[in-house]
Amino acid sequence: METITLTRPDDWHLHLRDDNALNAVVGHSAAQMGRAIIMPNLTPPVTTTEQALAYRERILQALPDGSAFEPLMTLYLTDTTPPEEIERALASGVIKAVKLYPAGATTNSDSGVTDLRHCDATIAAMAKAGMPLLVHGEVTDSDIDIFDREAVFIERVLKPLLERHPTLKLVCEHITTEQAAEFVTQAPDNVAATMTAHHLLFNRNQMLVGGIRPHYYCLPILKRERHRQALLKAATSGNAKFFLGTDSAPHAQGAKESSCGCAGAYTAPAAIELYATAFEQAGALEHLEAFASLNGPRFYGLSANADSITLERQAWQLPESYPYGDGQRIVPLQAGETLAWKQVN
Ligand SMILES: NC(=O)N[C@@H](CC(=O)O)C(=O)O
Ligand SMILES: [Zn+2]
Ligand SMILES: [Zn+2]
Repeated sequence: METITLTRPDDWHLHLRDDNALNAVVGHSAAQMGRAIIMPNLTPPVTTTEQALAYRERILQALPDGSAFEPLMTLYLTDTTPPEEIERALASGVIKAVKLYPAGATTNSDSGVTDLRHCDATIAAMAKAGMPLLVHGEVTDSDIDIFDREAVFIERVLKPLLERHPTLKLVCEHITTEQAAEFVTQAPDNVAATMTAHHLLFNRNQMLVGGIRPHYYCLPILKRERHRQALLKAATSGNAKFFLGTDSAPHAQGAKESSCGCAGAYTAPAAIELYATAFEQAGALEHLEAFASLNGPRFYGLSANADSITLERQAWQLPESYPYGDGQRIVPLQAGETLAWKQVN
C-alpha cells in the first residue's frame, strides 16, 4: 500500500463561521490540520482584540474532545481600525494577523476598507510589529471584469502599498492568476501567498461547461487553465513563499444552490487529499510537505507541528453532504466524487 507521511499540515486561510455552523464544520479541519488562521468575516466582523478572543473561546468550545487544534486569530481591518488595536492584538499572543477585505469584494465584506490609504498609520504599526496583513486581492470597480479583478488589484493597490510600507509582511490570500504568482515570486521575502486546493485543481470550465455548478463558485473566481498551470507550477516549485490555505468557506446547501448563490467552496473534509491530488498531477508529491506543513509556519515565525499525518492511496467516495446545523446540509466540493488519497491517521 502506497502511503505519504507528512508533518501535520496547517491551514493558513480558513472560514469556520459561528454557532451551529461552527459546531458542524470545525471537526473536519481539526482532523487534518494542526492550526489554522481563522478568517474574521463574521456578521458583525471580528474587528477588535476582545471580539477575537471571545471568538477563539467559542472555537475551542466547539472542538471535538481531546483535539489539539489551535485557532490562530485575525482582526478584520476597517477604515477606522486604530494603530493601538495592533498593539492590543500583538499583546494577546493569539492574534497572528490582520485581514484586508476591500469593501464589497466578497462574502461579508461590507465593513471592509474603502481606501487603503485610510489605514496607513495602522499598517505602519503592523509593519513595525511584524504583524502580517492578509489580503483578499480584488478590486471592486464595476467597470473591471470579474476575471481581471485580481491582476488589476496588484497594480493599483498592492504595488503602491509595498512602496509605502516596504517591510510589511504581506500574504496574498487565495491567489488565482499567473500575475499574482509572478508578483509574489518577484517580491522580497516579506511577501508570500496562500493557494487553495480548488484553484490548483480546477479551471473555470469545471464551473461552467455542461451546466452551472454552484459549488465551484468562489471568490476570487476560478480562472482559465493557463492560470491554473501557473499556480500549480509555483506551488510545486519548492519556493517557500507559497503555502497551503484552503479558503474552505462553508455555506448551507440552499444558499449555494440558489438563483443568487453565495461564493465559497467547502473543502475542509478532504483538504489534504485534494492538495495531494494536485501535487501528484504535477509529479511533485515530494514538495507537498513543504507547501502544506513547513512554509507557512516559517513565514509566521512559528515552529512546524511536532506530529504527522499519513495518507494512503485508496479510492474512496466523498459524501454527498454533511449536516450543517439547524436541519440544514452542506455540500463539500467534489461531493460524491472518488478521491485517490485518504488520510488514515
Ligand atoms: N472565498 C469565498 O468565495 N468566500 C469566502 C470569503 C473569501 O475568502 O473571500 C466566504 O467567507 O464565504
Ligand atoms: Zn477572500
Ligand atoms: Zn476566504
